[in-house]
Amino acid sequence: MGKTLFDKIWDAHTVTDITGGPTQLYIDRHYCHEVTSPQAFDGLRGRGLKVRRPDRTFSTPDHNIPTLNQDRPIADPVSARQVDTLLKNAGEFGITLFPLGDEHNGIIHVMGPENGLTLPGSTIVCGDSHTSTHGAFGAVAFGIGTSEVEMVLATQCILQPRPKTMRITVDGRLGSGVTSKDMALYIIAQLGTGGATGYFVEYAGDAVRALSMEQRMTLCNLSIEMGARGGMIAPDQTTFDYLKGREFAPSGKEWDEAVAYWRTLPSDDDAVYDREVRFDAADIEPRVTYGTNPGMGIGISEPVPLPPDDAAARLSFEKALAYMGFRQGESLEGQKVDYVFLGSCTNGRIEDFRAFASYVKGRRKHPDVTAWLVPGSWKVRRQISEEGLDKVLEEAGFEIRQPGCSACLAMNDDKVPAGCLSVSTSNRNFEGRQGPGARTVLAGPLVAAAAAVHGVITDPRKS
Ligand SMILES: CC(C)[C@H](C(=O)O)[C@@H](O)C(=O)O
Ligand code: SF4
Repeated sequence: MGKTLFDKIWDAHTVTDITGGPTQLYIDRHYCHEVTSPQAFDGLRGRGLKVRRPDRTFSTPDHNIPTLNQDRPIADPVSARQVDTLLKNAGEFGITLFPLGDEHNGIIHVMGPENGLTLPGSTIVCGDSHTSTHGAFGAVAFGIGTSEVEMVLATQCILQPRPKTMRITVDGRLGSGVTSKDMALYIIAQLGTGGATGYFVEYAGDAVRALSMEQRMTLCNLSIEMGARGGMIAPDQTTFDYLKGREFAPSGKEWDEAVAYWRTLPSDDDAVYDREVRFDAADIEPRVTYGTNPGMGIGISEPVPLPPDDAAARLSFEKALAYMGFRQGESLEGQKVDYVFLGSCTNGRIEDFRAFASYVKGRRKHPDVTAWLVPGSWKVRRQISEEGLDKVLEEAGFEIRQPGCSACLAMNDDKVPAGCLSVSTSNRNFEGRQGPGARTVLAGPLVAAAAAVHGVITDPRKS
C-alpha cells in the first residue's frame, strides 16, 4: 500500500514507536513566541538543562506588542514583561531571536515561511495552535502546549500519538472575488468546528493546486478551527518557486538535492486515507460568519440559517446570535460595520494587502469605520512600500500600522470596543476575542475592503 504525504514525513522523523503508546518524533524546526515559552524556559532552568538544538529554534515576539511606536518602551507592564522575558531567555539559552524592529520580526507564522525557515518534508512545532499554517509547504506542522515546548527545547523530540489522515479535495476553480479564506470558512462550515478532530488533513484537488503559497497558508492556517491536528498541501513547483533564494532556504547544490527529495513527498496514487471528503469550488462564494465560532458561517448572499434541531446546539446557536445581534433569516449584507481589521497570520501577507488595495483603489474609507491595517511582518510592511500600495491605501484614507498579532486577539493595545461590529480577516470570532463585548465577523480581505469602503457588509463582487 502506498503512503500519504503525511505518512512519509511522519515515518522519516520517527525515532521510536512506543508499543501501545505515542511516537517519539524528531522535530526539525521549533518556533517560539512570548506567550507560551516563559514557563518552558523556567522548567529547563529549574532542571539545569540546555536547549538541545539552539540552531533549530527561532523566536520572535508578536502577540503582546503594540502596532504603533514600537521604538518606544511597551507601556503595558504585563506585555512589556512578556516580551522582555523572551529576550532574556533567547540570550541565556542561545536561540535566535528576531526582536522588535528587526527586519525579520513579525507574526511567527508569517516570519518562518517568508525567511525560508519553513521547508517541505520537515516537522515543525510551536506553542501556538496556528502552527498548522506551515503545512502549506508540505510539512508536518502542529501546535503544542507549554509543557511540550519544554520537552522539545530539552530533547528536540516530542511524544505524539499518530493522528488519522483525512484528504479534503476541492475540485474545479474558485470564482473571481473568492479567496482561499472563503474556501477555508466554507469547509469549516460544512464539517463543523469538531469535524476534523483527531485527523491530520491534506488539502488536494485542482482548486487547491491553483492557489499561491500565501493562499495555501491561509487555508492551512484555519485547519485547527475544525479541530484538525494540522493541515498540509503537497509541495510542487509553486512551493519551490516561493522558497528559492529565501534567506534560510538551502542554496546551490543543497537546494537541488532538497528539491529532488521534496519531489518524492506527494502522496502515492494508491495511498489510503482514513477519511476522504470532496467539495466543488463552484459552490464557494465570499463568506462571512454570523456567530461566535468559525464554523458559524454563510455565503455572503445567504441568510442567517435556522437553528439546529438538537436542544443543546439550539441553545448555543441562540446565545451566539444574541451576542452578535443578528436574527435568523436576515442577511448580513447591509449590516453596519464599526471596525475593519486586515492582518493576522491568516491574512496579513502581501497578497492580502494587494487584494485589499485593489478594491479600495480610487475609493474612500467610510468615515464611520475605524480600519486597522496591520502587516504580518516587517518584510510585508517593506514590500507594501516597494509596491506603492501604501500610497494607494493612504489616498483612500487608510493608515498602515506596525506588524504584530494586533486585533486578532485582545492581548495588546488593539482592542475593539464593546458592542462594536468588526469585520476581521483573522481566524477566530469567539466572544470577546477582539476585546470584551466586541462582535467579530470573519471574512477574507476583499469582503473586509468592501466593508471599510461602504461602512456596511457588502459583497465585493457587486460594487
Ligand atoms: C497565544 C496562543 C497560545 C494562541 C494560540 O495557540 O493560538 C493565539 O495565538 C491564538 O491565536 O489564540
Ligand atoms: S495572528 Fe492571531 S491567530 Fe495568529 S498567532 Fe497571532 S493571535 Fe494567534
